[in-house]
Amino acid sequence: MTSLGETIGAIRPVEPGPMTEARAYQDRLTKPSGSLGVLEDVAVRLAGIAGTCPPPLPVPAALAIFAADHGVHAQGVSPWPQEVTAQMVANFTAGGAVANAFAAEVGASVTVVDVGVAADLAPAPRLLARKVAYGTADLSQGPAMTREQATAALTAGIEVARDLVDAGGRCLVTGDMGIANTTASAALICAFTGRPAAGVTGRGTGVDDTTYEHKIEIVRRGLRANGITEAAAVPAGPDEALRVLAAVGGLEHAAIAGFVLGAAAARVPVILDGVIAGAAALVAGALAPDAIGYCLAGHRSAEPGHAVALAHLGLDPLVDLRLRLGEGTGGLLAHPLVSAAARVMHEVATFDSAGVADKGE
Ligand SMILES: Cc1cc2ncn([C@H]3O[C@H](COP(=O)(O)O)[C@@H](O)[C@H]3O)c2cc1C
Ligand SMILES: O=C(O)c1cccnc1
Repeated sequence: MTSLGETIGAIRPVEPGPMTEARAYQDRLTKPSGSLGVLEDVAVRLAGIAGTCPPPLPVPAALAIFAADHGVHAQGVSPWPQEVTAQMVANFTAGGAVANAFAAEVGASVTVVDVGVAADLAPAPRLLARKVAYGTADLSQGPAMTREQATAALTAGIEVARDLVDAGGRCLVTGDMGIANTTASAALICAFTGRPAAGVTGRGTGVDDTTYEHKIEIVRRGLRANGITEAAAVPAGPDEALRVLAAVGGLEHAAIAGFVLGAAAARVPVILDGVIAGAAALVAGALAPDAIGYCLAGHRSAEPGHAVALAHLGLDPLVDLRLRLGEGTGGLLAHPLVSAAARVMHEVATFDSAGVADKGE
């Protein structure tokens, strides 16, 4: 058992020394200075995360898909039935989802974690049974979770991160599955960024105009029901962050926040997927600000709240393919870029070693 407090206490800022060294080393490689653009920033950050220059290759990648259901589904915020969450878990464990195809493409392992699916799931290979509850309560009526439930889900995420690193994972990737979770994501992003509901709520799996207006209203109702003022101050301190997470978050948001904290404590990079991961990273950052240094934004999803969350965290997305799926799909596709950025630091010759003339002063 690894406690939340211990994990937060173990998180150190990324190391500036190896980052400076990495920046200088980039300039000695046989390419014009700065020519690898954002990939140079990624390599520098990987050096800070590992505390060494050159940074280790972030290979292999390990994806964890955290699955849970949402009481707010009863408000008609998603066109899909709640049973799809459990059915997709079976699809992941059978290897049939998009996340499985993308994981195979980039050589990532897939672990599925039941932190709150509203059904009893049959044991399956690659499925971890960490159910905290059979879904959350309806956030539009009051708190979605108790503090104890939120803490238990955070702890599950921490432990999954630790176990994947112990098993050899050198880059973690976040994934989610939970019908109606874009509603809880919007509520979390509102609460943690102080932005109004209309600017951060998206169409999720694809709601029509009428349902979209209703979804925004449900997000507003959720904030009000939990004493959170729309477009106002953001939670101050870890205690209030935990209260807000429990009030309007989902069990998978809590677990993904824990997963981020676990990666940071283990000094391993974690690639964030879409809007659900963005919302969870806001929670992780409010619990332990230094954890965000270990996060790389895999992509920017089509959900408007995702860009808001990333801007608040100061993270630039690596790719923008207009994905709006979740499961970890966008995070997985970014992994080869992160790996390529590190490989440059190991395999590219310097001007000196290759006998290539540097540009004149
Ligand atoms: C078949 C299917 C596969 C998915 N894989 C991820 N999601 C994504 O859609 C859901 C969130 O959207 P909303 O808030 O609109 O319900 C989450 O489960 C998310 O992971 C899926 C959704 C469906 C239907
Ligand atoms: O941004 C995402 O990851 C996303 C968008 C819509 C539905 N599910 C996930």
